[in-house]
Amino acid sequence: MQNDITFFARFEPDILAGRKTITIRDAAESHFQPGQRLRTGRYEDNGYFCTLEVISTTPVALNELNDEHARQENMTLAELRQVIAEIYPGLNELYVIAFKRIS
Ligand SMILES: CC(=O)Nc1ccn([C@@H]2O[C@H](CO)[C@@H](O)[C@H]2O)c(=O)n1
Repeated sequence: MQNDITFFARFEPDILAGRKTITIRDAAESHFQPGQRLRTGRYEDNGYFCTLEVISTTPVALNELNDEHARQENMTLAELRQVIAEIYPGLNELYVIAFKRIS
């Protein structure tokens, strides 16, 4: 079965352990609705690794990212800004998807 969302494999351990509880995406992935259950896989091999339930999807501008977002990503704010600059270069309009792991 197809996954609904994928993460880079390096984040799998943090998601499974509940250390990473948000992801920050572009408009193409801003359609997730609260309560929606997402089959979640690895970007690299599409392997399923858990099911997440969406808590909220909230627009955020790049310059509004703060230490609370970083904490929810299990990173420092500098690390988070670096990761986003690599994945979404030049993009200012982002979306915070908060989730909990349900299986
Ligand atoms: C195809 C594609 O865009 N995949 C992505 C995009 C983002 N992310 C992670 O979300 C957070 C904020 O961006 C960081 O932890 C990112 O590494 C991810 O794992 N996989």
